[in-house]
Amino acid sequence: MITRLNHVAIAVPDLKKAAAQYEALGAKTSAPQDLPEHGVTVVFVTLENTKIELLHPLGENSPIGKFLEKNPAGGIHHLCFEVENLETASKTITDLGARLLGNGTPAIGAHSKPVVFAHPKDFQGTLVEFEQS
Ligand SMILES: CC[C@H](C(=O)O)C(=O)SCCNC(=O)CCNC(=O)[C@H](O)C(C)(C)COP(=O)(O)OP(=O)(O)OC[C@H]1O[C@@H](n2cnc3c(N)ncnc32)[C@H](O)[C@@H]1OP(=O)(O)O
Ligand SMILES: [Co+2]
Repeated sequence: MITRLNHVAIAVPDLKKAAAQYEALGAKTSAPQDLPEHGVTVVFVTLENTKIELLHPLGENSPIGKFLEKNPAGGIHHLCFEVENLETASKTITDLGARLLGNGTPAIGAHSKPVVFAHPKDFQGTLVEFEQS
């Protein structure tokens, strides 16, 4: 059911500076992409075995904005795992007693795939995103 780690998302106060650090280490980075529906600007850092998703707030009500208020230097924001069947995984998550954000209605994520998020307070204090593989 759960397969790969698709990405580790890091909220950053300075997207250009964060991307430059990974580039200096030889990683391939994408151009910044605005995702207004998610309230973020994202740069993907592509590694051999996974991706880093560098996130910066976009717009007033960005979920990243509040996170950066609490963590001004930035920090790991969420993990994203791929699942073979998002509907089955969503049912398992709720059967385990974890809330799904946005009442569990999948959104279309940055890879144009359906995604859901489990509430961090119900998942070992970690915000976890599940993406349909
Ligand atoms: C989908 C596009 C792209 C992709 O990869 O495809 C992305 O991933 S975009 C990512 C941005 N979108 C989201 O994060 C959507 C899901 N997030 C949310 O709905 C909120 O951020 C939420 C509900 C996790 C937190 O909302 P808010 O910050 O308004 O609530 P609180 O500050 O009151 O937090 C409640 C409670 O949770 C703790 N918290 C908040 N964020 C995180 C986090 N990233 N990791 C761990 N814990 C987190 C916060 O500290 C509060 O705990 P408390 O003990 O009550 O202080
Ligand atoms: Co993500």
